Amino acid sequence: MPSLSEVYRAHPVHVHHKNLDFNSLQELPESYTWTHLDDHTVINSNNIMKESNSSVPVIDLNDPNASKLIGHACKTWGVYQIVNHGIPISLLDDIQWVGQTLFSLPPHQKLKALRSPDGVSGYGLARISSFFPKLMWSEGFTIVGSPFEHFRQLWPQDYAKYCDIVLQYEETMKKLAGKLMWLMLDSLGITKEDIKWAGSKAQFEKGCAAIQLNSYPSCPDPDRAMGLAPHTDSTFLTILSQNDISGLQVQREGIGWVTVPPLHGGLVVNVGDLFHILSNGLYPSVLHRVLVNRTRQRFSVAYLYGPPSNVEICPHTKLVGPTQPPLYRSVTWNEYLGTKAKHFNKALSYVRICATINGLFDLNESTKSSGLDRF
Ligand SMILES: O=C(O)CCC(=O)C(=O)O
Ligand SMILES: [Fe+2]
Repeated sequence: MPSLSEVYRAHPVHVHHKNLDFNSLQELPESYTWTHLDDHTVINSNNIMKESNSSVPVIDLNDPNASKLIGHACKTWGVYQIVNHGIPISLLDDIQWVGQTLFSLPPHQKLKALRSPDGVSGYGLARISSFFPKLMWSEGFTIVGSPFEHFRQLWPQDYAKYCDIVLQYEETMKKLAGKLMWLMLDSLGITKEDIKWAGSKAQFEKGCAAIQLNSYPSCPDPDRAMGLAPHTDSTFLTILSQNDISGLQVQREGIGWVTVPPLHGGLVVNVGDLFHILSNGLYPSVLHRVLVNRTRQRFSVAYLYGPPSNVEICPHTKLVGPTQPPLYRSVTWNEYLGTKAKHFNKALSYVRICATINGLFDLNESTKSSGLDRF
């Protein structure tokens, strides 16, 4: 089975690492100026609208109804926040500290750990940058597998303490991701007997993951800049820890962009493209973006979780029937990442199928421009 790093290497995305010294820029350069930010009218669930249907649901994992609440949140929002998740605040603080320390290094030091052109791990601009004509006001560091080599470049003396935190974070988040998977599957009526590849202990031991550290420096002209452009994650689910600076927004159909307010100790969980496929379209993979701020630097840590790279993911048989035809063909994560690397936010439509009286056909083979494309 190919590792996640090999999968990414097989599907390179070419990003030109231009100027990453944000502190040296007193004005927003033309190359960072987004002209289509006319939809800045945003619902900030912190202060404008208080109705529950206008803010991302917050779910207490100790609530006996957690699975039901999560199901409702996934169906209506494709995203929710969790509290009482069992991850110690000290570990969340530690991983934020790794990100803050890393991004505070001088630019020439960070460039020692630059992501290679066909690699996934390391420092650099967001991989999605290649799909947009303008640059994003952010920098990232991706960890797949061991961070040892890169961390040794960044911190020759004390890399071990940073590695230890990452390993501990990975281990802890993997367990939480497995727990969330079952809560989400349970909300769809899918039981442990129904998912064979979850492993003998049904803990998704072979699931693959990446950790993405993000930094959004303060910006001289935030209204015309973009921290991270709109995208969906290619994962089953993503668990995000954000510091106390807002910036993350999710798109809610019929409402627009909604800010996900930082919640101390809380974690944001996004439905990703692969869970959308598994749920036969019942749970939308949430379109999200990040805006930036004039005075405060924002940090986030995303735990991107998916299946073993060569397991076939398809709409679950329990969610398919005469009145509910499968909306997607089966894909491995490996194959899906290749489709995403080529077609980005249109990738889902490339694995979509359509039922007709003549049976099923591959939507993309028949009608290249589909009205069914979500984005
Ligand atoms: O920084 C955030 O809040 C979101 C990050 C994100 O969407 C990602 O890393 O995929
Ligand atoms: Fe994301």
